[in-house]
Amino acid sequence: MSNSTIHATEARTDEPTAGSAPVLELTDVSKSYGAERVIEDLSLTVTEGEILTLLGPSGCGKTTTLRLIAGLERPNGGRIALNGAAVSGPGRFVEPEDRGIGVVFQEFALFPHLTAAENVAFGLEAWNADDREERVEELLDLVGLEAQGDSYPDELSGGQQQRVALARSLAPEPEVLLLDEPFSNLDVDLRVKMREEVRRILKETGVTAISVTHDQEEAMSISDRVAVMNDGRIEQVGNPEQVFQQPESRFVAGFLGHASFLPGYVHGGEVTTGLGPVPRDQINGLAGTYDRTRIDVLVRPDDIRAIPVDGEADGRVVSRRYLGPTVLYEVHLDDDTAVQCMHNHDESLPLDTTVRIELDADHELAWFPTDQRPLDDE
Ligand SMILES: Nc1ncnc2c1ncn2[C@@H]1O[C@H](COP(=O)(O)OP(=O)(O)OP(=O)(O)O)[C@@H](O)[C@H]1O
Repeated sequence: MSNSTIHATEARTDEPTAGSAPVLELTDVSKSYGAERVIEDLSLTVTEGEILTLLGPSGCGKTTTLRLIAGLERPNGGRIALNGAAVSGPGRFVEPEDRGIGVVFQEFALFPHLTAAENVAFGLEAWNADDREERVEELLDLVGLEAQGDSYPDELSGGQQQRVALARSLAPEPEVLLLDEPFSNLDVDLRVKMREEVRRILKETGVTAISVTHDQEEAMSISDRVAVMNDGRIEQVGNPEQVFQQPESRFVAGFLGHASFLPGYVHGGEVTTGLGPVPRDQINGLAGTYDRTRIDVLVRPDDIRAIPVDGEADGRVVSRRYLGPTVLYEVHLDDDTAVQCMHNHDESLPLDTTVRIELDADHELAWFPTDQRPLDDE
């Protein structure tokens, strides 16, 4: 990763994957409600058959972006194109029903007085009866509900209702499928199972899909690429590994899992930190011109281990949080900074334990600038 890409914090246009056709393109899209600008010059390209998730905290503008794509909101500026043709832009606005976009809503929105099969058939009224029947059968089969076609929504479990909602949205063969927090109405176990199931179904149909969530684990498990949003802008777009391991901003680093920022000073082949010297080549993109510079090194809990010691220590355990099979510790270092590390619960460390911190030499670390000016020797 080049250094210039690490630190871009403004909204960026991502590049479509080579060889795959862009299906949906948003260019400098903005949206305000009254004086409040909630989407700011947002640009994004989604390619054919891709599953992209808009991920970000509550209120960052995910649902508004989805509604702009669906045509349920009009942007104040910018352009939205489907298969190269503008559906929204200067002097042009295609109505939602004419966009060929399907939407799966959070609450599934099934018709309670219609059976599963009738719900799936709902958007196919223009089809002839034989084709419609065949399509409904095909879709119920795809979502594993071939035996439940005659059941009403209240006779189905939450997971089954979600499958019907998905089948109904996919039945008219949309160009793009939008999924608004699709798992939030399911209990935790079912949510995890349905993520895999929904990904399988989407991939089997080859539909281009955009999903919205504030749950980073869900985004990671369902998506080909994740667009991390903050305050109406996209901070980074990349595959799940990229956004987790090579975050381009502190916000992305902090939003996707536990992040500690360790102050460091680059000098020669090493970076001096509260954990001792870290080899400079263990830190991604730090080669070249950054000598005698203060930086913050991003440390994830799995990058380090805390070893209890009686003698010389790096710091002490100040908090511990049980997360089921693992425990998350916060260790205060002697230079007054803090790092988080994760151990299995059978390697328990009591509060106040003095520890030495061992950094895994095989883990490549990311970094962020604090002050780019060279300093005098310290
Ligand atoms: N119809 C509206 N009128 C006025 N403000 C709105 C409207 N819809 C959304 N907003 C505001 O726009 C901002 C973005 O809202 P949006 O629902 O897109 O966020 P979100 O990221 O989807 O949040 P959540 O995860 O909580 O659903 C918020 O500040 C919200 O209050």
